[in-house]
Amino acid sequence: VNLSATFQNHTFANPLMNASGVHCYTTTQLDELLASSAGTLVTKSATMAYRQGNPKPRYRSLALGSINSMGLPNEGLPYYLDYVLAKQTQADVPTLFLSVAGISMQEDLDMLAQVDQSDFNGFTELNLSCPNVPGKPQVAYDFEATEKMLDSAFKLFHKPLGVKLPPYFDLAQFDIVAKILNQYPLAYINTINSVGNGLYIDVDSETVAIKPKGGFGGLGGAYVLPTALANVHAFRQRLNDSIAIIGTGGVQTGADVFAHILAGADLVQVGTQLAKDGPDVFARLTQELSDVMAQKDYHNLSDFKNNLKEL
Ligand SMILES: O=C(O)c1[nH]c(=O)[nH]c(=O)c1Cl
Repeated sequence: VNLSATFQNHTFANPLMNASGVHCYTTTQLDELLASSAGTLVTKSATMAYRQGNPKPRYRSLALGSINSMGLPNEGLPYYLDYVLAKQTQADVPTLFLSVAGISMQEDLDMLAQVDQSDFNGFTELNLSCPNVPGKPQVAYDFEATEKMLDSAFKLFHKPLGVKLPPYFDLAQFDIVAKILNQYPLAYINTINSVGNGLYIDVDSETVAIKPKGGFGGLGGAYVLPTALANVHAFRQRLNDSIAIIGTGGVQTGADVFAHILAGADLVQVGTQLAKDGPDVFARLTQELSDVMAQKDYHNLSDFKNNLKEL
């Protein structure tokens, strides 16, 4: 069984990587991802400067997934840009992903300009879907703002660019958003981000689970797998073939990775399960994916990618 994944003319040993925001805040964590069986990595979404983020507890692992309202804590763009620039010169390091999430459109543009002027040779991910900055609605739920953002971004950014999208829940919205995205030379979309503003309640203590926003936070894990698969498949059916898809959301097993690829994903990210199990999760998931493929007599990802059958 061959797990190698091609993605916009780059090849990875396998289709698995972390989701931004999980195990990717520090160079120590990022190095642990590189040392793991993951095919590549993405850095925590950066703002221009260091950001403390929301008060703790701001992440909780739950039986069926996770809830978070981190509030974009990060070391600042220079920290992550330095990391990927240093790593990309080393042999045996795969093409890397750098995530940016400005608090404003201007901050996004300033960061994209800085990356564009650098020697970074990997993929830049513009996060349009952070649900946890109080007072800042998700850009990607505002279709006009999304169009304006992408217009401005592609005027100044000349390297491969992807966007991180929130989940959509309405077929008409898939049509509208895909129509907007197809206007741009995007390298990829990454779908989904956490399902925004869920509320976990602990009945014994009669309290919420996290401190920020009265307990409201983005959901991940098993809770969101069907939503993630729907968004991957809906966009695969609507986007130009030139736009690749990273599938994110709800991956716990190799079968879940298989399902994301069957739905049309070219790469697959792991968040909540990585937070629970640590980087060893990638050794398990690659083995399980390989086992599922072998049982079905598939030898390459292309044997079943985007091959979901209807009834
Ligand atoms: O609160 C966060 O930092 C956060 N949390 C998420 O679940 N998705 C995001 O894109 C971000 Cl930026």
